[in-house]
Amino acid sequence: MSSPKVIRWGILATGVIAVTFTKDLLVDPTTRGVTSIKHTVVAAASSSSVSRAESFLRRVGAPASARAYDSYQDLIADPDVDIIYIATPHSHHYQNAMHCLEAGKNVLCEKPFTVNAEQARLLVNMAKEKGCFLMEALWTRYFPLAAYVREILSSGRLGTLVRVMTDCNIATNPEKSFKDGKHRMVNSELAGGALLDLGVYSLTWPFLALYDTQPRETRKPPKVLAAMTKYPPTFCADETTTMVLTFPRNESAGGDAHAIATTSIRLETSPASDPNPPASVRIQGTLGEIQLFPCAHNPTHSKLVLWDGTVEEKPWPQPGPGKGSGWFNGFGDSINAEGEGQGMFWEADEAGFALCEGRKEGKYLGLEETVLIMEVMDETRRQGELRYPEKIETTKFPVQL
Ligand SMILES: NC(=O)C1=CN([C@@H]2O[C@H](COP(=O)(O)OP(=O)(O)OC[C@H]3O[C@@H](n4cnc5c(N)ncnc54)[C@H](OP(=O)(O)O)[C@@H]3O)[C@@H](O)[C@H]2O)C=CC1
Ligand SMILES: O=C1OC[C@@H](O)[C@H](O)[C@H]1O
Repeated sequence: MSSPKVIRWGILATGVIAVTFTKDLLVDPTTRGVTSIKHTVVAAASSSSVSRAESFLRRVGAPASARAYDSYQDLIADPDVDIIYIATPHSHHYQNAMHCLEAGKNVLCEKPFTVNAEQARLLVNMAKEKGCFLMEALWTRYFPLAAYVREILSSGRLGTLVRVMTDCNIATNPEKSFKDGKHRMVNSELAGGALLDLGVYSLTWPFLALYDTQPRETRKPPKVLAAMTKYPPTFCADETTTMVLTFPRNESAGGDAHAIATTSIRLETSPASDPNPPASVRIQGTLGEIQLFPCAHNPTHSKLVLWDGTVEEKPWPQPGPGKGSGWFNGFGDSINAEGEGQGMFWEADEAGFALCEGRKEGKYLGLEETVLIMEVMDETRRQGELRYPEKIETTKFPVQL
């Protein structure tokens, strides 16, 4: 057996998700059956200080040789970095990713990919021009559970797909949790709001079910009807957004299919006190449906319910070395024992496989679809009259943010 190819990562920004992602990255891939690649962290950069980058590297357990930078540009210039993971707020993705691509670096960029579709298109063009790999870090697409859902859809067991309903929320009291309005969830300067942060997951499942299953040559973008309520203290970010999508399909494929995609920073999808929490995702066909629990961004339980009486429930625990008892979802399934990771390694593996195979985009969320989902969010914001400050909507590059 040949030795695994080592993927050398650079981590751009050191906030909350950078820590989770990088810890997951460093979980031994053989614990999830991956033997062809290994991940290592060769450097991290913090725009705040070198000591922040140093403590980040210690905290995530990076090799002692990993370099700490106090500038993103220095990280981008590091010749030992194969791929850069971008973990800045939404507002910064376009500028950060463009800097990386211009320098010929491969990129895995956190969701949402950019602030708007035009920025996304320009990144895709630059990646093509430079021959770089580029992928939106929509981790959910790479879960084994997502592979199972794709399998159920292609098996035909649900019959003709008719409708998808998805709901993705974080239950907060925003006035309390985000009191000063500076938090990235509500700050318009950082492209905050429910839609870009969480709505992107609500759109994930309709696209996976109703777009990816159609022939590439003939599939068409959905029509969008949107309603949006703004976060009251500032009215500069959306608090609750609802999208009704119509996916055009030929009569022979069952005619148009519908999706209702909802998101809110105030509401809860599965109230902890509810003994029978509702599904956050329902993919419905003429012969039955598949339901996912508890949340659309990180579902850990599936239920297939067919009209013939079949009910198949499955837990989707996060794998790994396994220590401690970790968290449990509402069904009593262990979803994350301490040290097992949070499921962010599957997207990292996909990026690693792509680098080995010479692919330039992710397998289960290609760049054309990433851009299209940004277009749907643009249209939703247009109907909801939500525009962010010009300096973060702009396609000008470089712009100092
Ligand atoms: N996949 C998932 O499950 C999740 C994804 N995310 C996504 O990850 C990204 C980052 O989110 P998260 O880690 O929660 O955010 P944080 O605010 O915790 O971290 C963002 C980091 O970006 C850097 N940064 C650079 N400029 C700014 C600025 N002007 N304001 C704030 N931070 C800045 C900072 O790092 P430094 O000082 O080191 O430069 C900061 O620590 C977002 O795109 C978000 O949607 C977030 C949570 C979960
Ligand atoms: O991507 C995300 O998923 C988990 C949420 O809690 C977080 O707010 C969001 O950014």
